[in-house]
Amino acid sequence: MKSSNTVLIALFAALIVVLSLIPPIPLPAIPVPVTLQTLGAMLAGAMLGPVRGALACLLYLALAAVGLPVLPGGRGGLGAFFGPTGGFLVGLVAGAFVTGWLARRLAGRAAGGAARFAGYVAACVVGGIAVVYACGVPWLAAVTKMGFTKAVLAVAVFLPGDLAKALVAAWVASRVERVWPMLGR
Ligand SMILES: O=C(O)CCCC[C@@H]1SC[C@@H]2NC(=O)N[C@@H]21
Repeated sequence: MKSSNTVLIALFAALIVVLSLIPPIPLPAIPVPVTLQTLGAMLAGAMLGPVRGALACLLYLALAAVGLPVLPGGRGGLGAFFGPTGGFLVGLVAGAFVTGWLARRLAGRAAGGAARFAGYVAACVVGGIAVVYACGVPWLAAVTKMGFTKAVLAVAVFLPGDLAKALVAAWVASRVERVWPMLGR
């Protein structure tokens, strides 16, 4: 792998750490807080593409797994992966990959700024929300034994915030692409 790619992967892993350290918002009904991790995964996928975006998330998770306090609330260690939010953590890698894959197809081929922005939004919504939830919800349901339907209803509370993050990530990615078109290649 080229050293510039290694640097970009490390930079985006660091960005996800910084976003994670912004204090999480705990919720009364479920043991899953509001965090900015999905914003980091969307940015990594949309701006670096599928492979490097997923690798940035994987590096972030590796730092957490070895015990560094990089998860929201200053948590770290393997135990986090076996708790109620473990599926969301794993989902960040898959989410960044799908975001990047779709971004290349939808935004990369779009003619015009509005179409490109719409392509990024769609990529972030599918990858950064649908895929992350698809990994996180069954895991949450299994670990808490709350049942799948209840878990689906419970995580709906995150949708408005995560949709806002998708808009922010899409806006940033489309602006950066204008000045640095090779970043995503
Ligand atoms: O640090 C962890 O243990 C993972 C937290 C996962 C939070 C999930 S990600 C999708 C959804 N959107 C949020 O803002 N919070 C949850």
